[in-house]
Amino acid sequence: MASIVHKIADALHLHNHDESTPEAAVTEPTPVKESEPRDEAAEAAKAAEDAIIAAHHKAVFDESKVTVIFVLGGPGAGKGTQCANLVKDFGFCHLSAGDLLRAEQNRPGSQYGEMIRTYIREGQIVPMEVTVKLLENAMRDALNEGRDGEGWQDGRGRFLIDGFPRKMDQADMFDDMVCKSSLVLFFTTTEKEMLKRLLKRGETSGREDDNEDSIKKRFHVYKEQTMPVIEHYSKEDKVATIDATATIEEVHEKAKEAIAKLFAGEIGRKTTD
Ligand SMILES: Nc1ncnc2c1ncn2[C@@H]1O[C@H](COP(=O)(O)OP(=O)(O)OP(=O)(O)O)[C@@H](O)[C@H]1O
Ligand SMILES: O=c1ccn([C@@H]2O[C@H](COP(=O)(O)O)[C@@H](O)[C@H]2O)c(=O)[nH]1
Repeated sequence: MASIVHKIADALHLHNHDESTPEAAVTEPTPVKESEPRDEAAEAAKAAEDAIIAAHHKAVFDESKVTVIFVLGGPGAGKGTQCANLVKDFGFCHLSAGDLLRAEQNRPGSQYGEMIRTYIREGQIVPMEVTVKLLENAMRDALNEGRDGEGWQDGRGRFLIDGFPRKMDQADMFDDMVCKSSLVLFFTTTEKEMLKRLLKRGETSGREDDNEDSIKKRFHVYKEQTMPVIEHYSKEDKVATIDATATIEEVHEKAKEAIAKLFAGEIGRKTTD
């Protein structure tokens, strides 16, 4: 077990830099009695999360300067389409977790390539450490680019994080260790409509998961694992729900209104914008 944890932490450069206690960054799972069933994957994930907490101590980005909006909704609801429009309206940096994972999957020499391919084809959620690190790196790159325009002065930045968090562990890890999110834009429509849109997109997208078998698995994971994330943020009054059944332009108008309300301090968690 220790070797799995160390491998993850090593690969992501997460160990503490205190050479005298090299083991300190990695929490070993609590030993269990012989007779108790063990969930080794959960133990490894928890230990890796603890290692990351120990390495980071606090969130990487200043939540008073960086605005993070999560964009959620079922597969094919139109998240990517709407993000592209909102980038033009508000100068967001649009980061799609799925796109970042596909880029890592195809990066020559990536040690995660095959693992990511399998998870995506099966519609499963890639272990959070990989996705959170990819997002953190992409955010840092954008902030270091020295962008100009509204919301990007004096170390500030604004991000639409599309298709993330898909699972509660990712949500907690990102909010605690990368940056506290301000709002969730939640696009809803029927499964029938999403299936129709995805099968149409699959005619040209080249995506390995735009086929009926993968789509059904993605719907299942969405209901089981992502809906609890929406419920969690709803309890914090951070969800703006938008009916995505309408035309792209109508949905865009509603999404634009929600973002304007966030920046006006009427909904969500206000940053400095
Ligand atoms: N309001 C809409 N009406 C009709 N078609 C739409 C609408 N919004 C998006 N589409 C189309 O549906 C398909 C899926 O949209 P999009 O890629 O934006 O979804 P997504 O939620 O990002 O999907 P995924 O989660 O699979 O990445 C695309 O082909 C897009 O052009
Ligand atoms: O946080 C995430 C986001 C995505 N995935 C995997 O990628 C695919 C495709 O995601 P899209 O948002 O539809 O591009 C998704 O089904 C997951 O397998 C992930 O693991 N974690």
